[in-house]
Amino acid sequence: MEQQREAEGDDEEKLKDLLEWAAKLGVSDSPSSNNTCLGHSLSVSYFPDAGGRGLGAVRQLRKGELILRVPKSALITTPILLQQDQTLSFAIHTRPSLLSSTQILTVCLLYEVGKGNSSRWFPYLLHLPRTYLLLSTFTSFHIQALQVDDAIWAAEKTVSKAKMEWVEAKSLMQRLHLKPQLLTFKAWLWASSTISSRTLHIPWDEAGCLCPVGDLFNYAAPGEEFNDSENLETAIYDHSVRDTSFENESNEATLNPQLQSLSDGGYNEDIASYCFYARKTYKRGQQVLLSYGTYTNLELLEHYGFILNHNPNDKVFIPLELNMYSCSQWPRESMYINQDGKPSYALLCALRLWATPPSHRRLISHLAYSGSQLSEENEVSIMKWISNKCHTILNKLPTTIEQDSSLLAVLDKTQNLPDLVAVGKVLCSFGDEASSFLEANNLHKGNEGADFVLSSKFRWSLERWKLAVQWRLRYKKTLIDCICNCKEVINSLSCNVRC
Ligand SMILES: C[S@@+](CC[C@H](N)C(=O)[O-])C[C@H]1O[C@@H](n2cnc3c(N)ncnc32)[C@H](O)[C@@H]1O
Repeated sequence: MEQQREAEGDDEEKLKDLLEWAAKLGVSDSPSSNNTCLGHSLSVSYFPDAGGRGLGAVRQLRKGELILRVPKSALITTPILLQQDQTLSFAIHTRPSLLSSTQILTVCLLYEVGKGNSSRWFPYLLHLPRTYLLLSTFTSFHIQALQVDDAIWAAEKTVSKAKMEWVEAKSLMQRLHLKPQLLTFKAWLWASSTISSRTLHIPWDEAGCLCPVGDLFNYAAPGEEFNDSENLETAIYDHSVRDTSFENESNEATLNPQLQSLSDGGYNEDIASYCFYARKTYKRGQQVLLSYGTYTNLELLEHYGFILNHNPNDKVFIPLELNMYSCSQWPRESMYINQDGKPSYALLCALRLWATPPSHRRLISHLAYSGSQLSEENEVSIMKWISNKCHTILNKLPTTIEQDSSLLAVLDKTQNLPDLVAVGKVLCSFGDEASSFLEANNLHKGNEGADFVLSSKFRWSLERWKLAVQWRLRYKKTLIDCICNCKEVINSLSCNVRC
């Protein structure tokens, strides 16, 4: 407890240092420069249900309003790091390698970290997370816990890609005489996860930039801002709002010049700053969220280390037969089931055509492509096909939704347990998967008492397991919802026939 209080005090101190340092560099949430970084529009708060530490509105924010500006000089980008360090610049420029721009930024970040408190970005580097939960940090136990072949394959690919990129970059890091602990794969995973989960897009480097304070915004999927009626109304209103340039420092809120595209952040060449805009109207105290892009849950896990229970961009791909792909023009990636269980437009069209005798397909293809049902019989047959497919997939998976839900409840419970013995006891009573977890973490029977303290490594391992279970549970729920949807369509069509 005492230790926890000390750690929290430490974090507060680090945050205070970060904000003071950022203010000196001109990072500001206010149109008039008042030598403070936050407080006019935003403040750092903790949001347990949406990303943990994040930025909240300290007053009502209007949609399109400029809420944070981070000058170019505060950003960490490869060109900026090369410009300020001749050794780094020399090493990278004199021996051009085949490293990607992301690998080069990863090396540059580790090199900057190696400078310790003489780094210009020291207060920023200090506040970065120590550990990440991205797919690349998953062990084989966590990967198998995903259960679904496609996800396991994607995770294995991610882990081996990270390892390969580290091996490729090693000689450059050695030439730069990085300290031994910064040359390890663990350090590489930390730096590459920092870059994957925190960089923002810039037009001049594919690797993007690290943006102090701007990287405290948590994520909401694009499109989510219209989920409440107030914001739907303001969206309609705002399309008629006059653009105001950033240089206008009147009391009137500065509006996003790209309002029409509803973008919530981007580099603005005219004022050499990264600018963030409210993408909807926020009430005081609400968390202000940023859209990093459009991602499925597996992609969110890969690039950011979390998933969303309500993700309008999530997709479940079911295996189709080869002639299902070939009887329509739709690309494979457009044929999936949405998170709400509804088949995508392309999947429906393709299946409707596939269920039509080949000799009739040409004649009715225009109807299929316009999204129309072709006949009741055709529709019922494809709904039955989809539903059977979902059943088959679910039956092949080693655990059910109910088992996953109970496991998640148990994993939540472990968070409050005081020591390894207690955690071991709760988990041991929970079957094979729990035993494999304990074994993978060297806590198999007879070894529970070896070390009573819950190491942070063990806690993070539990978190990764929890994420894998959350991911597969969400996947299974989508398949179950799809079966229900299919049943509804079949019932309503049969009712039409009977009536
Ligand atoms: C750019 S950082 C945002 C700030 C971060 N919360 C922090 O404390 O530094 C992105 C990371 O925040 C977390 N995150 C962002 N949005 C989230 C959300 N909606 N749900 C859960 N975690 C989220 C993830 O760990 C992600 O990798």
